[in-house]
Amino acid sequence: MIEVKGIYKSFGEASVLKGIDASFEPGKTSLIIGQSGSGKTVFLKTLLGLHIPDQGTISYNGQTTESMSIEEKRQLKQDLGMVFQGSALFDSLTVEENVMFPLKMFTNQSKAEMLDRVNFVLNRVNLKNSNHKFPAELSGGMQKRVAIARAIVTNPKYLFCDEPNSGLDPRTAIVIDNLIQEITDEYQITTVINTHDMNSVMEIGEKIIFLKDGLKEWEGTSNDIFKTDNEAVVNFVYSSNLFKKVRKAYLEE
Ligand SMILES: Nc1ncnc2c1ncn2[C@@H]1O[C@H](COP(=O)(O)OP(=O)(O)OP(=O)(O)O)[C@@H](O)[C@H]1O
Repeated sequence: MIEVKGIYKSFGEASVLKGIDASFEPGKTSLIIGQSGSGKTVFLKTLLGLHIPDQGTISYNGQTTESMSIEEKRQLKQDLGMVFQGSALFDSLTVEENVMFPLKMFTNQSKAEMLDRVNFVLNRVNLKNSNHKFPAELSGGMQKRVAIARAIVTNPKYLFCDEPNSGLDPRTAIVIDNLIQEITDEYQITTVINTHDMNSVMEIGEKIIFLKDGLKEWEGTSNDIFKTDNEAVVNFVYSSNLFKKVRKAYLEE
C-alpha cells in the first residue's frame, strides 16, 4: 500500500505538483492519466524516490520515507520495480544479463540462484529460449516482456510503469497490459502505470487518477469514466470519435 498526502513539487518557479493526495493498493493496477505536462512523470518519479517532494509525505506499507532507517531505505529500493518508457534495456547485455542486473545489485545470491530466478521470471512473461539474445534482436513487445521480467526479478512489492505501451501495436499493447495486470494480481503488487493509452484505461483501469495542472482532478474506475460528467475528463478521454461512440453506446445500454 502506498499513501500520498499533500505532495508538492516545484522546479525553480515552476510549480508542477500542487498538493496531491492518493492511495494505491496491493493487487490493484492503478493508472495515472492526464494531458502532456500535467505532472504524471514527475509524480511517478516522486513515488519512486527520484524526486524529493517539497512538501507532503509518501508512506509505503504505513511507513514514511523520512522515518525509515538506512537499512529500511535499502530494502525499499529492492521493493521498487520500474518499467521505463521505451524499455530502457542495456543494449550490450543479453536478455539474461539484463534481467539478472538487479539481483547482482541488490542481493548476494549465487550465480545458480540468480539464474534460477531469471529463468523463472522469463518463463512467467512467456519469454523462453531468449536468454542469450541481445535487445536489438527482439521485437518491441518482447523487449517490454524483458523489461517487465527485470522489474519483477527482485520480487518487488511496488511496480511503476511509465507508458508501458508506447510504440506497440494495439494487440501487443493489450497483451502487455494484461500481463502487468495478471502479475499484479498474482503477486499482490501495488502497481502504478502512467499511460496515454485509452485502451488501457478501458481494459485494466481498476483505479484511474486524472491529473490536471499538477492536481488530482478526478478519480474512479474504468466503469465510472463512462458515466462521469467531469468536463475535463470527458474532453480528455473522449477526444476521439471512436471513444465518443463507445461512451454513447455504454450510456444507452
Ligand atoms: N527536472 C525537471 N526540471 C524542470 N522542470 C521539469 C523537470 N521535470 C519536469 N519538469 C516540468 O514539469 C512539468 C510536468 O512534466 P511531466 O514530465 O511530469 O509531464 P507529463 O504529464 O508526464 O507529460 P507527458 O505526458 O508529455 O510525458 C512540465 O512542464 C516539465 O517541463
